[in-house]
Amino acid sequence: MGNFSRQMRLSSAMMMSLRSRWGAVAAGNAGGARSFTTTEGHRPTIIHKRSLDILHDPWFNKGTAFSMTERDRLDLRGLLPPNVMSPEQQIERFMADLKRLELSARDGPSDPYNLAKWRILNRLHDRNETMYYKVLIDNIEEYAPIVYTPTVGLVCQKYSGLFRRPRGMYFSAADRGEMMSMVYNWPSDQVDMIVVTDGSRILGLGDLGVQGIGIAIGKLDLYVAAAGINPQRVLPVMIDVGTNNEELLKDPMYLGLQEHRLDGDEYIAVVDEFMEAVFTRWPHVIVQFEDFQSKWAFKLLQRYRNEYRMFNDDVQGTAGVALAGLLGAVRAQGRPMIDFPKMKIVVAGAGSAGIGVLNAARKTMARMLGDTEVAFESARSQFWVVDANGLITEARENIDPDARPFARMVRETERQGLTEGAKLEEVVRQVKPDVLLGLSACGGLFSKEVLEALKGSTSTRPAIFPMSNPTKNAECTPEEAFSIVGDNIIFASGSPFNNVDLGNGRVGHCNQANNMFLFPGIGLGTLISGSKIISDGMLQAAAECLAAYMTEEEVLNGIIYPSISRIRDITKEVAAAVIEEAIEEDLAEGYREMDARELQKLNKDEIRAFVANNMWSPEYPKLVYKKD
Ligand SMILES: NC(=O)c1ccc[n+]([C@@H]2O[C@H](COP(=O)([O-])OP(=O)(O)OC[C@H]3O[C@@H](n4cnc5c(N)ncnc54)[C@H](O)[C@@H]3O)[C@@H](O)[C@H]2O)c1
Ligand SMILES: O=C(O)C[C@H](O)C(=O)O
Ligand SMILES: [Mg+2]
Repeated sequence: MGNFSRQMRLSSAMMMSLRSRWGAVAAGNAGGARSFTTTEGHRPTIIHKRSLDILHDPWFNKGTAFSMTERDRLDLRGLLPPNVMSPEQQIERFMADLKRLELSARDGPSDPYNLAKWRILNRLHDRNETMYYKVLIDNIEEYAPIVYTPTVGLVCQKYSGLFRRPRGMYFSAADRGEMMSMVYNWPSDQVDMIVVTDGSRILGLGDLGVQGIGIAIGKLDLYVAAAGINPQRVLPVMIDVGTNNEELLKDPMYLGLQEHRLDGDEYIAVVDEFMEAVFTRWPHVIVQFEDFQSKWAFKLLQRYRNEYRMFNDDVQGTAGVALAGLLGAVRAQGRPMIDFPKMKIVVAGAGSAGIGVLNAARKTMARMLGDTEVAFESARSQFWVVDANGLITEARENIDPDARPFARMVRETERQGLTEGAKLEEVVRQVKPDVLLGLSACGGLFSKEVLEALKGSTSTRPAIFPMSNPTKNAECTPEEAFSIVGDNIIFASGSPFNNVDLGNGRVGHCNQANNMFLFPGIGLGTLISGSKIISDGMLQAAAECLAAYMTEEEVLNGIIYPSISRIRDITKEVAAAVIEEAIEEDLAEGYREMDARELQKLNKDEIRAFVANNMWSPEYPKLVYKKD
């Protein structure tokens, strides 16, 4: 990481006239180590409940791990089997049960089998949060694909049947005028993170209406597991404004409003009311918008981003993750960073995710080229965008305004032997791109023909990023990419795939290019910097941090993203980078005992320690009863 980090920062300073944040922060600190807030989990927790109410409360429940003295203190004696177990024994017993499923599955992982795992984990989540998160954190590689992408997609599709105990809050179109009081029905006085969806575009599965709550729950699981956000302070939210999914409208089991989606001003009024309500009750909360159809994703982002602590994960988180991957692809070719603006990039998909990536990549190229209007204009020519109607050119009728800046000029397109609406395969054949990136939600789009065409790439190591989710929506599999295009490619997909055996002990590395590597750190960094908004600079700092995280050796081996087993560590780094940038931009107002002035005095290592000390870990606190 050292060399690249330096190279990146130096080149950033030269080419992008980026902030001098490391220097400024370090200079502000003259002292040595500092002590920060008390580590989460070590202070006793005062509760106002006793007896069965505690066992039924997943936030406090420890099940068989309640000690005898605690059982006496909290009137639990006789309500539990007498054998007191250690947290380790509890996990062992639970895992044995979970693994038994695996042993009895003959045909390897399948959808129903993953769904069964989700059910078992969800039941644990319902009865003991601490234990649930310990299982998740300690086995993140194995169970992130269950509680998060891809299985969470299946869970959302089947949510009406799977629903048992409610989790999170639902604000519906029928609640207009009531939200400001409804928000007080949530039991927690402190909420740090909200993930909200309107269910209109869940992964690549379309409009799933109220069932989309599953994605908000899954994202918040990662906030707890990766960023150490306290699970008592997260809130999944569904804004149910109806659905345009005809099947759900007819389904007698459907749990949401069975009417067509609100649109226009009425829709905005509902979201406005929700935002006002949650920020009134929890002024310091951060709201992550998730899986809104592109039509609203950009509009809502523009509407709220300068007023509230919010961001759109699909637009901004994905952009940063893709940007880190694109920079990784330049490095993996053994080329200097300064070559990024020379990359030819074909993007399939011009929705919220695709446009977000295009804007971020173009801006970064422009900065590297001197940050002038001319540079910004010329960077545009590095991108070819193909949507459901083919190549987007200026000849496109009713062009989407968000895609317009990336429409190719007609004359220039003709010179390349391409026309408006040209098929992806043709575009790849003529352009010979360095990168083929998919955010189309169209499974198999990178067909044999498209991948064959990519063999003509002028790059020494073409990069293939089928980023759509869940697995069946991936534009291609790693097997297809490595077998057709060749061993010397860089591969990164949105959902997890196994590495490919290339024979003779060689491995075709399958990276996961998923916004999970950024959103937890963006949220945590924003929370504990106390920044009022989430600026472009903070997002850029997060992306650069991810790009710089991999070592030179890893990158040359085709490993451009960390493995998910390192997600807690990368999240810590990302959060620290976000905080430094917030300080640099004078946005940081501090958190708890650490006020803005104290924060400004911290050096880089102290900021990391500050982050680590504010991360929740799944350990049982001592419970002490106090009468209300
Ligand atoms: N890996 C990640 O971190 C990540 C992040 C965000 C979104 N995604 C995935 O990206 C996908 C798209 O998300 P979105 O919000 O942009 O969706 P969207 O519905 O807003 O956009 C989809 C785009 O794909 C285009 N498209 C459809 N069929 C196509 C085809 N045959 N050829 C080329 N383009 C085609 C559409 O015209 C549209 O422009 C989803 O599958 C989502 O799960 C992945
Ligand atoms: O949810 C994910 O896995 C990534 C992304 O937010 C998506 O919408 O696909
Ligand atoms: Mg999403």
